Amino acid sequence: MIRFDSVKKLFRRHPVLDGVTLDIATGERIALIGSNGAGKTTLIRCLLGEYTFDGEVLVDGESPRKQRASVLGKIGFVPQLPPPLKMPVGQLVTFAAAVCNSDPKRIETIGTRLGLNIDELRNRPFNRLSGGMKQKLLIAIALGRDVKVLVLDEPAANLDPEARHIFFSLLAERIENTSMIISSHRLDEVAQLVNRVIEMDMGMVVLDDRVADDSNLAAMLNTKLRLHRADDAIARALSEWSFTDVGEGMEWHGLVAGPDRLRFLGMLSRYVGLLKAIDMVELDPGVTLQ
Ligand SMILES: Nc1ncnc2c1ncn2[C@@H]1O[C@H](COP(=O)(O)OP(=O)(O)OP(=O)(O)O)[C@@H](O)[C@H]1O
Repeated sequence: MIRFDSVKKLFRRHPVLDGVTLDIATGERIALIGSNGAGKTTLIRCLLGEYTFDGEVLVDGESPRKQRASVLGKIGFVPQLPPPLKMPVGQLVTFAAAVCNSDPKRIETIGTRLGLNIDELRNRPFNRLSGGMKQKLLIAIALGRDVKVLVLDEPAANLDPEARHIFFSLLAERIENTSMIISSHRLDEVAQLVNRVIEMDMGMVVLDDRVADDSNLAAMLNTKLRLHRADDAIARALSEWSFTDVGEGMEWHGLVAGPDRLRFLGMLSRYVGLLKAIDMVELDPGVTLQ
């Protein structure tokens, strides 16, 4: 589906991509990880045809430089930094749908699922939205059409846990017939979304591993915590995860999205001395708690 063959990119004579060769098949979900400056965004920009480079990139047999419109028609892209657009939200949705040959309603439906009130935002300039709202809208635009490749650059960084769960479910709906490249600094943010991990360092691929992917992206974990004592800081953190206090600040219940379990445990590790018991049980598909 996607082929990078000996891709080299120099900036001011300095190699930023130093001979990257990769084949990515349909159905593969890649975590593209690496420290700041490793070359992840540059690789993505080459895939999108934004840069010239040495070597070859092909998407479904087509070159992003020579057949740019056709290649971009196959790729849904959520950038790391939202573009500084002043266009009102309603106009942006209509414009994006027209460019991508999609239906604005489809984009709006996904935006609504992610928690955006599109009608309320319709006349608001895009650059006046909060970081999370911008990200939700960019995700809705990328997912609001049929694509063969999804490229997501730190896509869930600004989303609250509820929106993250919906985002994971939206990805789960696309799993069969899409290749995904999800770029992140942190493997624990994306580990459970993917079945292959590619790590870059100094413009080179330094690790390329298949990983088990039996975790269901749409799974939910019924989670119960008991604490030694009530504490304001952990109470605030758990409230951000929409947990309910069922025992005077010492017992908390809530739901954690399956792919977010490491992130949740990472948050809990800050309060490890307060924890008396943790119980996390994956709900059977289709089961919802009242
Ligand atoms: N337009 C540019 N002009 C000059 N140098 C650039 C340009 N874009 C990126 N670089 C340099 O290329 C290197 C790789 O940058 P890139 O943005 O691809 O890394 P990254 O892995 O995406 O990092 P991050 O995780 O910080 O986003 C860095 O040293 C960066 O300074």
